[in-house]
Amino acid sequence: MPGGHEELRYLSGFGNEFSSEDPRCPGSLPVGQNSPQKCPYGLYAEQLSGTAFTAPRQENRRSWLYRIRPSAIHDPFSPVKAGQCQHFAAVDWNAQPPNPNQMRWLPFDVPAAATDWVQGLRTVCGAGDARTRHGLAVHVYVCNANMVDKCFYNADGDLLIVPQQGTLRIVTEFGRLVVAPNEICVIQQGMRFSVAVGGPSRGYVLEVFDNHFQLPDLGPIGANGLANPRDFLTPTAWFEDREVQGYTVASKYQGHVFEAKQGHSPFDVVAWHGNYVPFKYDLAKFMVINAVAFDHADPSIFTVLTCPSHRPGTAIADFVIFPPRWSVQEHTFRPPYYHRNCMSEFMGLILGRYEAKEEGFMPGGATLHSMMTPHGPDAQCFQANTEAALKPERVAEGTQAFMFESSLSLAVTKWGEETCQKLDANYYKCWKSLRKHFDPTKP
Ligand SMILES: O=C(O)Cc1cc(O)ccc1O
Ligand SMILES: [Fe+2]
Repeated sequence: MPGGHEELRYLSGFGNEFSSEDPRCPGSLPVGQNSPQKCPYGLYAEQLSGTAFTAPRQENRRSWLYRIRPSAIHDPFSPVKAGQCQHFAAVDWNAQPPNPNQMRWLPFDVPAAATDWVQGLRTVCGAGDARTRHGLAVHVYVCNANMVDKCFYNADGDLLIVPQQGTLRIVTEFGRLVVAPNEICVIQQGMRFSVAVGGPSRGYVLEVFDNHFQLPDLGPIGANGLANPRDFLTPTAWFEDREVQGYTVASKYQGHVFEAKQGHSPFDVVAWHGNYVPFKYDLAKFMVINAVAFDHADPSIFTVLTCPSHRPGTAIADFVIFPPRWSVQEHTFRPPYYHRNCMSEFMGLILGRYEAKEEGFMPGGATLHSMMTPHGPDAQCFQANTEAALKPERVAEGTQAFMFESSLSLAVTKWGEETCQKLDANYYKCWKSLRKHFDPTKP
């Protein structure tokens, strides 16, 4: 990894106007204007827009990059060869017949053959369309090799990356990020990045087409809590001035993967400023709020980030976690309640076990409970928790489950249903042994 990632410095905050210069070139950021006739050090100025020019000020996102060469210098893009990235970015959600069943996947396999992060992306489910900028896709990645002289950008939307196994070392145009399991990062539309791994690596990706991720409103919680803005970390400027024969720029555009060649590293940004930036967040920093008297609070209380739709309070996708915490509710069935939801719930497990399903849902696996598909604790969980003494208890210790919850109805891909061969046909049985306890003589 060029330059290494040790002792990286980050900028703290969410949605800030940041600025950063690579310390090797002091004064590389123009002062008082964005487009000087000649930029310091002979750099080119380039704007990266993350919202319409005219978006309201509060939502407006853009950054100015001062780089050795403009991004426009590359050969034409062509579609990647058949066989590469074939399970990624299915655009036709109608390819499989709809399937409303409860779904659970065993951990997805990391291939034995050398596979880089982009080649290792597989699309599991999703809805909507990148062209009309409405919808989302859930992908997993399974890889073991570095992206060598290769970067990727997504023209279709933003990527929220959740490593489950293996630390990702990511070079972006804005600088370098190290993202370990139990951390997440967001790389937004158009940002070029390259991923290096230390061995077999696996994780989840939430792609949203509509909007950028925001922190949820806190309402009566007040000014602090859940994911606090200062715990979001943005990289500091870092560049390499590297001529490379046949550097590959891969992209996803309208749901298809393309590649173009260029003669230099795209990580040639010496300085930048703006509020359209990649960031990472350590899930251990989440300030957990929950019921402290009785009843089970809805999991929206654990929302880290949300990508809103135009309907108030209704997300294209929420990123929700189930972190270690105290459980203290009295006269309460404490695990998740049985429910049917007008939203779609895709869950993954980063570490440990999930409280509602002690068995079968494993780290690196997943579940999907689609719209109005009934689900809840398995028989074992129900039994144990209706009998348990309700003392204060640590729950989910050493574990981290998460949910991508969406107001859209998700289609599952052929890879998700068939090709991956991880769909657990026995999942429905975890509720079959729930017994009838009803006794009309005992109120
Ligand atoms: O289904 C799940 O396991 C996720 C979930 C957790 C919870 O505490 C309440 C509702 C819910 O959908
Ligand atoms: Fe649920």
